[in-house]
Amino acid sequence: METHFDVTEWQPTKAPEPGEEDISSELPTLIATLNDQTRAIYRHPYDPNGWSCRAETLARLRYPELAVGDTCKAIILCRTLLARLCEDRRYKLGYHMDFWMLDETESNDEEEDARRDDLEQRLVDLQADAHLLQNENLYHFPTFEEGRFLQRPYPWMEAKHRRRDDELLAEINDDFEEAELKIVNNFPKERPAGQVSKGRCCILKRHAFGEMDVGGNDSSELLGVFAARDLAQETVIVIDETEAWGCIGPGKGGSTSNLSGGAGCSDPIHPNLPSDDVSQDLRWIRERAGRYAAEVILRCRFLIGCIADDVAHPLDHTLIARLTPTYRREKVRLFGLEHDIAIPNDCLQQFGIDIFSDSSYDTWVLFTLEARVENNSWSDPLHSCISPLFSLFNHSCEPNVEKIHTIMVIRVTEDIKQGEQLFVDYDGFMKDQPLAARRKRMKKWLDADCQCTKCQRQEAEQQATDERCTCGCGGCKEPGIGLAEWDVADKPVFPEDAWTVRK
Ligand SMILES: C[S@@+](CC[C@H](N)C(=O)[O-])C[C@H]1O[C@@H](n2cnc3c(N)ncnc32)[C@H](O)[C@@H]1O
Repeated sequence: METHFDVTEWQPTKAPEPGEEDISSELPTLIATLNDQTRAIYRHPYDPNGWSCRAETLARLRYPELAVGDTCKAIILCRTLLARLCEDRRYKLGYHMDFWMLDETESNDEEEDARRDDLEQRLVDLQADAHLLQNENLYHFPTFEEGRFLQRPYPWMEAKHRRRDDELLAEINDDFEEAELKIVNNFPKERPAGQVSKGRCCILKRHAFGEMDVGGNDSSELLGVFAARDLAQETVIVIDETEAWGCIGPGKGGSTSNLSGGAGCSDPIHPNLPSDDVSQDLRWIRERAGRYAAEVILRCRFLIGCIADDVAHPLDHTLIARLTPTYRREKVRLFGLEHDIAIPNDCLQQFGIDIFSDSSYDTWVLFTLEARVENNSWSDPLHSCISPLFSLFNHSCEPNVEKIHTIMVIRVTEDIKQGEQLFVDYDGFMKDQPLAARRKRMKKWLDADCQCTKCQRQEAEQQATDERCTCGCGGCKEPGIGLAEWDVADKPVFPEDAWTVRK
């Protein structure tokens, strides 16, 4: 946020509301102020005033979730400073609240007392103002501490964090190679002894749906997994183990009913891993996050992974850099003060991150991570999980790949030729639904209409039917069935296709 960005890149996350003030003429000044205030925070990260001022600018720039994140930090700092002042009145606060000094000289100096009272009053006022600003940006306050926002890419995000470079693709393709070795070692029936592995099964490529941009997304950024060799039906192609998962946790008082009404996870060590030590206990998150526990823990696991791997920036981490978000144009969503801001920050602190001075874990990074994780996770009633290879498969309403085990064993469901794209089904309940219903549902994951062959084919059929209706001949034109350039398979005939042909 410290670097300048052009006003044309500004994409506010607050949805426009009727009668709202037009701030376009103010934008250049607001952007410059944001840059200056961010630099001031870098210089004096423990000064609550810095966070509070930037929160105001972020609110003006229409980023409610980030304004709430900054007010949160201002409030924590005020609370801590006030507690310290009350604890021992001999403490003096150093330059820009950056350090404390213990004044051991006995002084009854009235001037000193007045100075201290003044500081105390300023902190109380600052805390109250930060609370006010926070509540103004929480749409559902006071019933819930939730705000409304649109997920958007932040304009100050560095170019290298927006794209996946060839180096990353090569790294992921190495992971596919390793996945093949796991199959050789763990599935002796799959690759019988003596049979030399024919090399990796899958390869990640750009332009998954051809050279045309899809839904405004650059086609070179649309990745897809393709068959690296011919694959016979039921071949296991990937074992995708991961530690990035969260569980819903038990209900109140440890019951097996969780807060969303289903059976809770009562595994006593979850969501901790057997390798975690006592200081890494995450069970407090499932208590605090309630029905959001699985997703919140999953995101926290990513943050912990970045800390453990000591990456320069979380968005550099290979498991985060590979994930693509979906910024649905008009979809207004809710963010929660507790589960999107407070809990991840507390988790970062538990793992030794100074959330005030370490700008790589700023609130915008948490929301960027959230958008990516949300678009790529899969869940069952108890868990939410990211499998780093499975998440790269695109969706088709006539998939040729399925997962057969929750530890993520993936196999093909039909014979596949080398070079064909491999697809999973993002929603197992929808494939028999009509086109319009499927497309509506798929909007949850896709920026654009689903590009799979089945949807394209049915769209063409629908158009042809419409054309027949206008000329009134009852069928002068054959439905235009064309395979997309990225799909070379002969597709099976579906019951609904047969019905169309008979008709
Ligand atoms: C889980 S990721 C799959 C990998 C992704 N293509 C990538 O480049 O990283 C889901 C995203 O892939 C794209 N996608 C997947 N299936 C699609 C489909 N059938 N039609 C259009 N876009 C699709 C959408 O952008 C979606 O948000």
